[in-house]
Amino acid sequence: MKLLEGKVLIVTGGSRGIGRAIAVEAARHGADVLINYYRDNDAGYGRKTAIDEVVGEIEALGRRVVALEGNVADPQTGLRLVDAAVQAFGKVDVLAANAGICPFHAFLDIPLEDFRRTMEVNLHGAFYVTQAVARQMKAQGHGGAIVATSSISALVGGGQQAHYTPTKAGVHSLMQSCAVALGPYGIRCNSVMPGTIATDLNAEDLASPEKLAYMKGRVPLGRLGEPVDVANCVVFLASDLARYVNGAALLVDGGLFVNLQ
Ligand SMILES: NC(=O)C1=CN([C@@H]2O[C@H](COP(=O)(O)OP(=O)(O)OC[C@H]3O[C@@H](n4cnc5c(N)ncnc54)[C@H](OP(=O)(O)O)[C@@H]3O)[C@@H](O)[C@H]2O)C=CC1
Ligand SMILES: C[C@H](O)[C@@H]1OC(=O)[C@H](O)[C@@H]1O
Repeated sequence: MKLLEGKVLIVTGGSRGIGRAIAVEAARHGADVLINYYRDNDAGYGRKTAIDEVVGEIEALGRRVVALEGNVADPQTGLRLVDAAVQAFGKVDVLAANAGICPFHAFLDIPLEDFRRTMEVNLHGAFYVTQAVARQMKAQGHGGAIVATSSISALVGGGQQAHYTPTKAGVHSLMQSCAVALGPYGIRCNSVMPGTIATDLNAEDLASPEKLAYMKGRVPLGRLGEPVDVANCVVFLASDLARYVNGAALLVDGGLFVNLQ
């Protein structure tokens, strides 16, 4: 069953990791997709970049796709994403506010610049893009769905993440308030809270076999998450199957959060 047939989805941070999986799974479920990314890497002469690859994958699924570079921490980026989606596809039905960074640092050593940048990309960026898309959805007059990528880190701490976990709690709170503010327009706002998902974001942190084994051991299902595990839940929350779900936060963590002992 295709859950997003005829829908138009914007995803931020869609060139890699969880955002990429959201873009591909949404397309598999029938959506046309506008993908935001920031600084894609040049893979070298004759080789495709990450954004080229995901665009190709979506085209192969028979869906329309547009890629737009932009820093979500810039308030103009949200406006540009909406304009581009409307120009290409005529409307916006779904936003996956996903872009995020997590430069690991011990609390006592966090450089001020990394603290500011993490706040600006993860929290301010989610705010700007959500507001721009919500204005467009309200003007369209037929509702919509916004799903933000929060984290299990909204609920628990991390010794190397004191500049990061507050942004994820903020994104969770942003979706709760938006659910209240936008519900009257038929715009549902929810978040997913991934546990530890193997992506570039934590590749360095999990490079040590001991840390990797420890993190896997903390998960009752016995493995780290894959980006598609999160993307499937975003598709569900964006779809009409979740038409009465508003202001919710869905843990996607293999049971990590509830595992005290
Ligand atoms: N991996 C995990 O275990 C977890 C991740 N999360 C959250 O999931 C989200 C995605 O993370 P993940 O897929 O792991 O990370 P990745 O590093 O794999 O991907 C991050 C994506 O965000 C984009 N991006 C980075 N900075 C910006 C910016 N300023 N503006 C626009 N796009 C930007 C990147 O673009 P480019 O490639 O061009 O740099 C890339 O597409 C984040 O919000 C993260 O906090 C939550 C819980 C767990
Ligand atoms: C990047 C981390 O491994 C990841 O990010 C999160 O939000 C999770 O809580 C993990 O700590």
